[in-house]
Parts: sequence; structure tokens; C-alpha cells
Amino acid sequence: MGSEWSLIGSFTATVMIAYTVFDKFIPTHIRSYVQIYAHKLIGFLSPYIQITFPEFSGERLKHSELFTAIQTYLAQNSSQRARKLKAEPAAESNSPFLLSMDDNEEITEIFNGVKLWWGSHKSMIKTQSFSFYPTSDEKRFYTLTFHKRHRDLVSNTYIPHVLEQGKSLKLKNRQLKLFTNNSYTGWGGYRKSRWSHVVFEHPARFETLAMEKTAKEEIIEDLLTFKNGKEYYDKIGKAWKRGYLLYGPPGTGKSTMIAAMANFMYYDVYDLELTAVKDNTQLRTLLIETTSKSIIVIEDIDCSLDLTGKRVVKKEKEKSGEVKDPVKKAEEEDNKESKVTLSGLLNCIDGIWSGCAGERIIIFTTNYVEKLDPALIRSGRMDKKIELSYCCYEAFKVLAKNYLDVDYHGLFSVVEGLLKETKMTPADVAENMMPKSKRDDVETCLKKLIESLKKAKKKAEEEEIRLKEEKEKEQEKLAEAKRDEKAGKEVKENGFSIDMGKG
Ligand SMILES: Nc1ncnc2c1ncn2[C@@H]1O[C@H](COP(=O)(O)OP(=O)(O)OP(=O)(O)O)[C@@H](O)[C@H]1O
Ligand SMILES: [Mg+2]
Repeated sequence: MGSEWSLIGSFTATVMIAYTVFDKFIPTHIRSYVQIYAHKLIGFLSPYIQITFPEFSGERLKHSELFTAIQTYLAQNSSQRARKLKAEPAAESNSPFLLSMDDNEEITEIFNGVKLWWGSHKSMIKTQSFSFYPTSDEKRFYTLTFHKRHRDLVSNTYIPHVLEQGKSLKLKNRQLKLFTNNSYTGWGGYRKSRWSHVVFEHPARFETLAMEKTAKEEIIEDLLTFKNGKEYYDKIGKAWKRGYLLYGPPGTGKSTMIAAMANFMYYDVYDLELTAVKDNTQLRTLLIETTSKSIIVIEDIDCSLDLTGKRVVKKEKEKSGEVKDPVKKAEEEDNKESKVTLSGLLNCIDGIWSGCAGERIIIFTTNYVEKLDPALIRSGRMDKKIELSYCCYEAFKVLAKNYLDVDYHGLFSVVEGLLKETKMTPADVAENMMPKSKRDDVETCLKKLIESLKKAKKKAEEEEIRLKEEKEKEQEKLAEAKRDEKAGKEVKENGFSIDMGKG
């Protein structure tokens, strides 16, 4: 036994000396040759294949989507199996951190009965920069090892499976974003983004949206058909996009519905402010930069576009006494000259999107549907027109559930009757019904609403009477003018007039 130990000891010592000699005294280029041939020999003898997935790839060292998808996939799978995990802040994700395999950790996975090994590695490359604080670049990569007889299965089935899973998990975990376009003068260099974003956290849901149940269900059905319609759109040769026009008086829930749609579809929202876009070319650039699975919104389309082709620039409220910055003034001057035309917008919607992969929804909102150019809302551009109108009883019940947490109350029938007789927007109903203090219970809130509805009804009746009187007066004036005209004619023809009024 003793002799065996001494044999092992001397062998180990020999290996260590040989390694030191190799490392210290053999020139680098010979060493690299030896390493290359050693790898070749191992590759020749070993039945295993290894694939490397680096974090950065391509000429410009772009962050690899492949790497991110694998990272997400492994984070889901490895967090149960790996012993050494790493917690990192998760950008653009719902959870505050992401658990992934730590460096130099390995896990095994069985896929269709085949054993595979995933490894997480890191290599350090020292940068040759002249700095007081020497930095080193970290290059992370994953390796996938498997037996060479499973090569086809891995490349044709397993890797696509990992990517698909990784991407869908990332989509599920990501945070929604609300983008707004930067004013064109601030676009700056090529690297500056045309869109700025914040996290989109609007609480609106279809369940809390007050409108008729059937209309709501129809919209949900329409959205679902669109979402699952990739094959269908491919088959009919149409770009995977859908246009909605939301119209109705202010406060009827158009913006709320857009938020509900975004939450339901899990799409980002691009709020496109046309008045900040210089011309059609910039509009095109902005639209190209939108990503798949997004809703592009143009609110109050009638105010942003003059339908004769010119753009209306929103008047900015100038603070009194404010001295104008010359640069700002020049920008504004420029703004006045800039224009996005209706045809430019239509061309963008029809043309560019057809070339952009992925699904997109475009929504226009307006308070005055009758003002819109038929070209803008024709079918194919605006596939669905949704009217959001004054509060009906069904919508009121949703609001009562949202704001007061009640399904029924004795006063509901009074509200129902009044809602049939008067027009009130859901925004006003909600405002009138909302508890304003802790003492406000359901009954108090409903009574407040009834009071407001009665007032609104009275006001509407008075307005109706006023309008009727005005109309009658106008008709009287018209009739009088006609009588005068007739009398004038008679004087001309007969040379005298008969004054019927005086005795
Ligand atoms: N149908 C609705 N369901 C639930 N809440 C609503 C509804 N309509 C309005 N509201 C409430 O009223 C507020 C204003 O509604 P919203 O901004 O969606 O109206 P809008 O139609 O976009 O108005 P505008 O035409 O002025 O832009 C919302 O914050 C929401 O709380
Ligand atoms: Mg709105």
C-alpha cells in the first residue's frame, strides 16, 4: 500500500513539473500549437460534441438574442437543479431579479430520452487600454454538450425548442412599456432613440371597462382572433396588422379601452404624437422603429391632421412674461413648416407595415367621427370601428361593481330609469358615484349620482326648451323677413302700400 502511494506521489510530482516546464519555458506559439493538436486529439477520441453560445456576437458585438433566450430557458429550468445560482437585476421583467446558473456551473437535462449537458462559463479578456483603472472584459457563454449520435435531434428539434420556450417565457415575464415619440429636433445622432419609454402600468382591464356586455365580448373575440391569426394572415397574403377606430364623446372610455387592450394582448403601447413629427419621412422612420406585439395609438386624429392634407400645429400655451429661448423659437418656427399629410400617414400604414414582421395594432381615436376623411377609415385600414357612447344601465352596473363593490341595490332601478332619460358619460357617472370620504356608503354614493342625473336631466330639458325657443324665434324672424320682402315688392309694383297694422 505504501509503495502505491509513493508511486502516485511521484507521478503527480512529475506531471506538475512537466506542466511548469511547459508553461514557463516553452514559447507561446509552440504552446498554442500543442494545445490545438491536443484539442484535436481529444475531439477525435471523444464521442461528444460541444456547441458554444456566446453572449455577444456579430461584427458589432450585438447582444445575442440566442443567448438571452437560452438564459431565460435555463433560468426556468436550472433554478430547480443547479446548486450554484446567480441573482441578477432583471431589466424589463416583472420580477425584480432573475435567477440563473452561476459561472462554471453545469446541469444535465433529459430531452426525448437523450442526455444533454448545459454549462455556464465566463472568460476574462484584459483590455489594452491606458487607464489608471485597468478593466477587464467579461465574456460569458453557454455550452451545450451531447453525444454525436444525437446531432440531428439537437440541432433540428432541441435547440429550436429551447429558443421558442425562452422567447415565450421572456414575453410572459416582460414588463409592458409605454413609448412616446421624441420631438424630431431632439433626435440627435444615429444612436439616439426616436422613442422614449416608461413602464406601462395602467390598471384598466376589460372586466372593469363599462360598456355593453355583447359589444365587449365582440371586441375580445376580435382581438383573440387577430392574436392567433398568424397562419391565416400568411395564407391570405396580408400583413399581420389590424386597425381600430374608437370614437365617441369625451369621457366615454376610449383611452381606457386602449389600456385594457394593451393589458389583454400584452402588447407595448406607442403613443404617437403627430404634432411632434416633422414630416412623412420622419413618420415612416418612427413607425419602422416600433416593435412587434405593439399597439400604435394616434389620439384625436381629427386634431392632429388637417384632412385637406395640412397638419394643424397645436397651440402651446405661452406663459405670460416668459422670455422665449431663441433656439426654442427656431424649433417652433420649424415646427410650423413641418407637415405630416393624410396621404403620408396612409402610405405609412399601408406600405411600411406590410414589410415589417410581427403583429401590430393601430388605433385612432376621435370625438368627431363625421369629420374624418373616408379614406382614413375605409375597411382594410380601420378594420373595426368601435363606438363608445354615453353610459347605459349595463355599463353603470360595471362601474358600481368597480367603485362601490356592489352587484345590486334598491336604488339601481331609479338610476336605470334616469339613464334612459338623460345622457351622462361613464367618466361623469364614475366621478359622481365615487366615495369622497370614509363616511360615504353605497346608498349615499348612489343618491349623489341620482341627484346629479336629475340635475343633468333638468339641464338638458332646459337646454332643449332654450333651443326650441331659439329656433322658433329664428323661424319668426325668417317669416318676418319674407313678409317685408313681399311688401317691398308690392310697393315697387303698385306705387303704394297698404299699412294693415295701423287703423
Ligand atoms: N367605459 C368606461 N369604463 C370605465 N371607466 C371609464 C369609462 N369611460 C370613462 N371612464 C373613466 O373616466 C376617465 C376618463 O376616460 P377616458 O380618458 O378613457 O375617456 P376618453 O374617451 O379617452 O376621453 P377623451 O375623448 O377626452 O380622450 C377614465 O379615467 C376612467 O376612469
Ligand atoms: Mg382619451
